[in-house]
Amino acid sequence: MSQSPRSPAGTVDADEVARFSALAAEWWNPAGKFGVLHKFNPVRLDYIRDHVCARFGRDPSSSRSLEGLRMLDIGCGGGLLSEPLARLGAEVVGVDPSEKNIGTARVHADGSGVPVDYRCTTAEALAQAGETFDVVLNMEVVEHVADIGLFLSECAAMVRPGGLMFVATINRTMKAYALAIVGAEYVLGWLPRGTHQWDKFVTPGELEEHLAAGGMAIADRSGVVYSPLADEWRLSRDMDVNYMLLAEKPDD
Ligand SMILES: C[S@@+](CC[C@H](N)C(=O)[O-])C[C@H]1O[C@@H](n2cnc3c(N)ncnc32)[C@H](O)[C@@H]1O
Ligand SMILES: [Mg+2]
Repeated sequence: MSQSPRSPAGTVDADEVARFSALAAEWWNPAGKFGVLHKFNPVRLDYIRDHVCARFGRDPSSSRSLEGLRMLDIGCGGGLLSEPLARLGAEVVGVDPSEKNIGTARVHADGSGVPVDYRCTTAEALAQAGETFDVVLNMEVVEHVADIGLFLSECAAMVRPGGLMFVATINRTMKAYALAIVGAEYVLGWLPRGTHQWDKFVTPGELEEHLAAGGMAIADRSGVVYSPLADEWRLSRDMDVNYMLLAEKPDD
């Protein structure tokens, strides 16, 4: 049997997934190993909601502002974003290659009474099945995949014409090495050691090239920085470390 020309190896790096699976019980503990993601949640949820509402003509102040929009949260982990987006009315498909993560996500969503369609699968399998979405979220995932070009092209293929893709990741700068690896993993202990490899960080320019290759046009760029006084993350023009890109697929 011939191998798929699209994906002889696929997007999954088994060591990366094993690292997250080992921590699967920690997802919903705000003081645990994923505490930084909990801290990211207010700023990234506002960013996602506001841009999605602007694109699809919704009222961002409505409690069901995302009603009926089909959203893919790829690399959803324990569902820290899937759940609040589903509460706003989105039809969320949460996908992760880790069975353990999906198990944690399902148990939590059931306990909260929030409907999320969690699946243990990959971007390439979903794209192959012809799934499409109004919005695809890639939040803190691209720096953990085996083949970022393949991963983003499979994700872009699932965005409907007129739809959006969000990507949040870490820039490949010396400042990111100092803050996101030495600072966060070794000095402050915010993240387990070995969470990130500097050479898998990606510059905004590289990300934009991958997105453009997938037919996506950049619509917004924003840095995300930590404010120690407020103990919260905020949007910023500084994209040297953490940042988000928003891309849209032109209408047919
Ligand atoms: C840092 S966590 C981010 C979780 C979630 N997106 C959030 O921001 O709260 C990265 C997640 O990506 C998943 N992951 C790793 N490799 C992946 C791949 N090739 N495709 C999809 N998800 C992947 C991991 O299992 C993990 O749950
Ligand atoms: Mg990360």
